[in-house]
Order: sequence, then structure tokens, then C-alpha cells
Amino acid sequence: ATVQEKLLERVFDEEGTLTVRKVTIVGVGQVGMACAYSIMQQGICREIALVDMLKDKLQGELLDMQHCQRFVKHVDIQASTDYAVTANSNLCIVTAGSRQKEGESRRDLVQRNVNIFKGIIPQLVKYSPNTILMIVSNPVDILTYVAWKISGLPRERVIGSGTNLDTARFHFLISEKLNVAPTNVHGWIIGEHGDASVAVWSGVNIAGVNLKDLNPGMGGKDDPEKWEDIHKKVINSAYEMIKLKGYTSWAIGLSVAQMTQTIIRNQKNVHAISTLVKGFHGIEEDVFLSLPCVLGSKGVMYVIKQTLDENEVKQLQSCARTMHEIQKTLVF
Ligand SMILES: COc1ncc(-c2ccc3c(Nc4cccc(C(=O)O)c4)c(C(N)=O)cnc3c2)c(OC)n1
Repeated sequence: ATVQEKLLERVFDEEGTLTVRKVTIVGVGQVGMACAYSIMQQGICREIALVDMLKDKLQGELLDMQHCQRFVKHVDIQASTDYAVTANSNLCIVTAGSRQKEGESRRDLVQRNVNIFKGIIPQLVKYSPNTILMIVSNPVDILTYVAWKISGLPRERVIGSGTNLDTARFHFLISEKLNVAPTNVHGWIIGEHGDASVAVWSGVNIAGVNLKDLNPGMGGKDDPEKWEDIHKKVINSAYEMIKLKGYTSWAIGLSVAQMTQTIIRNQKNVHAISTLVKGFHGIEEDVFLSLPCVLGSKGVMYVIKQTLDENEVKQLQSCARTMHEIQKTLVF
């Protein structure tokens, strides 16, 4: 008998057991289904569970997704109003909630969505105690804090989609201005997703060439090239799309799929996501804002300690104060 046979008593046949990768999506509206479709299309996981309150809508989306199976890598799809269907998920993506209405600010949504989270989050954690929660619903930074408080999960396992998409839009708009591919534009939008996001102009670079070194006024008011307009377009883009098509879906779906892939495949990519920022850049409150983070299968592995200029730190601290003020008004 081999040393291994003398040493080890086999309990189960490891070769036969796949560590099944399962992702739950709560909310089968435009955003939830764009996430589900993107995740399915990219073959990121073996199981997808859809959960919502509306039986017929769920059943319709389930059938439509199952009819995709001939065209994509196999994925088992389940859908139910009963959260038992979400059991043992590696990642639960929450897109449920009241949607922003035309002209409504993200902050007006908050208490309505807190009440909804009180119904959803405990059920997700009950069936998947080891899950990572990714909050997409708005206002995403406050609702990620709310999900963290309600779930009782460690901070590294509760993230918000945050400014991941804002940063991608930022790269796209800069790429248009410079005629360079978006993947080669480097720079981060951090802080609050939406109106008060912070563009880190001091770090925007192409191949390591800092654009602010080429135009010191970049991002400021008296910049002849008006680079600040790019940040303004990122902020206003969601309002504009809600006005034009009533919601946003395709880009948020792909941005969530990108983060899902990083987590499920433990890729350690860096994403600007909403995380507990207490202790960073002079922030002392328990607030969630976006900073560049290294993501893996256990959630947030590292937070990048960026070098920010005085103005950027001030803007970030202002976001933190605003979040803290709004959080104090919440009724859990
Ligand atoms: C067990 O207790 C429990 N379970 C589930 C819910 C709940 C509440 C709202 C939900 C929900 N949103 C929702 C439902 C009803 C109204 C509204 C609104 O816009 O005000 C929003 C969605 C969704 N797709 O947006 C999906 N699931 C939900 C689930 C809940 O709400 C309190 N409570």
C-alpha cells in the first residue's frame, strides 16, 4: 500500500465534487435582469437564483432565461418568491427597491428602501450565511451600510456597486476626448455614487503620464479645456437616461457582471466599490463610500490607500458627513 493509502482513509471522491458557484439576484426588474443576463452570457457561475415578489414576472423571466441555454454555457436557473431558492449562494446581488422617479434624487428613496431591506436581507443571510452581499439598489452607499447593519455580516462581505460604473463612464468619456481606448485610461471616481462623487483628477493618467501635469487646471473651474464637464456628464448621465428611457440597465448589468466575475473567480481585480471607509482619509464615522478595492472570493481583500490632494480629501470627508447625517435619520 502507498504511504497515502497507509496515511489517509478516503471519505469522499474529491474529483466528483464541483465547488458549485451560485449567484442570487434579488429583484427581476430592468437592472436585475440585465445583471442576470450578463452573468449568464459570460458563463461566470453554474447556478443563478432569481427572487422577487411578483410570481408571473419571475416565471416569465425564468422561461426566457432558460430558452437562452442553447446559446450559452450551461447554467442552472431557478426562480421563486420563496428565498429558500437562494440557499448556499456565494454572492447575493440586491437590485430590489423603489426606483428613482424622474427628477427624484437618490436620497429621497432611502427610508422606503430601508423598509424593503428589512424584509429581504435577513432572508438572504438565513439561507446563505457565508454569502457576499452586493447592493445595487439606490441610494447605494446608504443602502450598503443598511445591509451591513441588518445582515450582521463582516464588513468585507458587504459591498455596494458604488462608483464602479461611474468610473467606467469616466474612462469612456475621457477616451472619447483623447481618442484612446477606455481600457487604457486610468483614473478613479470615488466617494458617493451620484451627485457628490469625487473625480480623482490628480491620478488620471495614460501610460503613467499624469494629465494634470500636462494641464494643472484640469478638473478646476478655470480650465480652458473644461475637463470638469466630463465629471459633470458622469453625474448627470443617470438622470438623463431615466428621463429618456425611464431607467438604466445595460451598463450597470455589465459592470455588476464584471465585479461578479472578479469575486467568483477570486481574480483580485481592483474595483471602485462602496465599502466601510472609517479610518481612511480622516473619516471617523461608520459610513460606506467607494474607494478602489481588491476583490476576491471572500469579498474585500484590500482597500487601496490612494494619494489624494487636499481638495479631493475635503470632498470625500464631505460625502462621509452627508452619509452620516442621513444614516442618523434612518429607522431600522
Ligand atoms: C419577509 O418579509 C419581506 N419579504 C420581502 C419583502 C419585499 C419588499 C419589497 C420588494 C421589492 N420592492 C418593492 C415592492 C413593493 C413596493 C415597492 C415600492 O416601490 O415602494 C418596492 C422588490 C423589487 N423587485 O423591487 C423585490 N422584493 C421585495 C421584497 C418585504 O418587504 C417588507 N418583506
